[in-house]
Amino acid sequence: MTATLSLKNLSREFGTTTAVDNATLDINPGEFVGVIGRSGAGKSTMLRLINRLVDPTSGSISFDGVEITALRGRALRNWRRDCAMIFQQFNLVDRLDVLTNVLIGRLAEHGFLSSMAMSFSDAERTMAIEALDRLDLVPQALQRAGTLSGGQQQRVAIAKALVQQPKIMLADEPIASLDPANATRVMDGLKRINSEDGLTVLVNLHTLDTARAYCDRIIAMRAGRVMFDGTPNQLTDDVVRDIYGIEGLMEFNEAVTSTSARATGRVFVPS
Ligand SMILES: Nc1ncnc2c1ncn2[C@@H]1O[C@H](COP(=O)(O)OP(=O)(O)OP(=O)(O)O)[C@@H](O)[C@H]1O
Repeated sequence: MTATLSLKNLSREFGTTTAVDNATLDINPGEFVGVIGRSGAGKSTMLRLINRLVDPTSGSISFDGVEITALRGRALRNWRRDCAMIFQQFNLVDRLDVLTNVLIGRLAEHGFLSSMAMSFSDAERTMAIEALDRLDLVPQALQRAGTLSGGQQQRVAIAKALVQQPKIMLADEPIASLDPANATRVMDGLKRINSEDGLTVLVNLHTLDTARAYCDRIIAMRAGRVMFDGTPNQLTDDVVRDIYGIEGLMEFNEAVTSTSARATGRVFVPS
């Protein structure tokens, strides 16, 4: 089990836009948390703040008692290894084979020269094959990554993140460019790793139905603010209507037609 990730009064401004507005959250070890909200709500910025791709304007992020916003140099590189990040566009090297792409996830452990030479140990190769096996990709191990389907490429990206031996897995809209069948396999892969390894997963999602199907906990953002933080059951049609308004209800229509229970979740109304 790993530690709790705590965001406290976290904000990030870009000019006059407040992308993340005073977020205070604890992400507990082993949770599978979905972050939902319309385009521009601040979901990506929140994940980027956590792995320090962007710095906050104010507020704090801590993990296991360590102030993440203060990390520099090697400590910052170690943190980026500890919170592996998966992106919508996979971030693989198309011309390299799948196995090598996964092994690139180990480079943070290597010195400059062995990184340049891309020389990996037998133990690292075994680790990479095991990661590929968990994602049903061993038959593709020697295939060039660019020849795989989008869903396969995203599962390679998950395997690459796994060999980093992270403490938290961050995924920024990992299924946004995939068809439903591939999206399901990617989400199933993330869920399996979460339940088998107890790895904390924090995933940005566009659709409510996916968040409801996979997440233990859903955080809804609007205009940088956390508007809801609760279980999928608590995120009822009524809550969604409160959070997104009538246009939001239409935007998420396919998802909100399937539930009818009354709201019991916490809804934060912006001041
Ligand atoms: N580097 C940047 N420079 C300027 N503005 C930015 C930058 N990054 C994000 N923003 C702005 O911050 C707000 C939140 O953006 P963010 O990408 O976090 O939202 P999102 O919920 O992830 O949206 P999407 O679902 O479209 O990815 C938006 O108004 C966006 O234009």
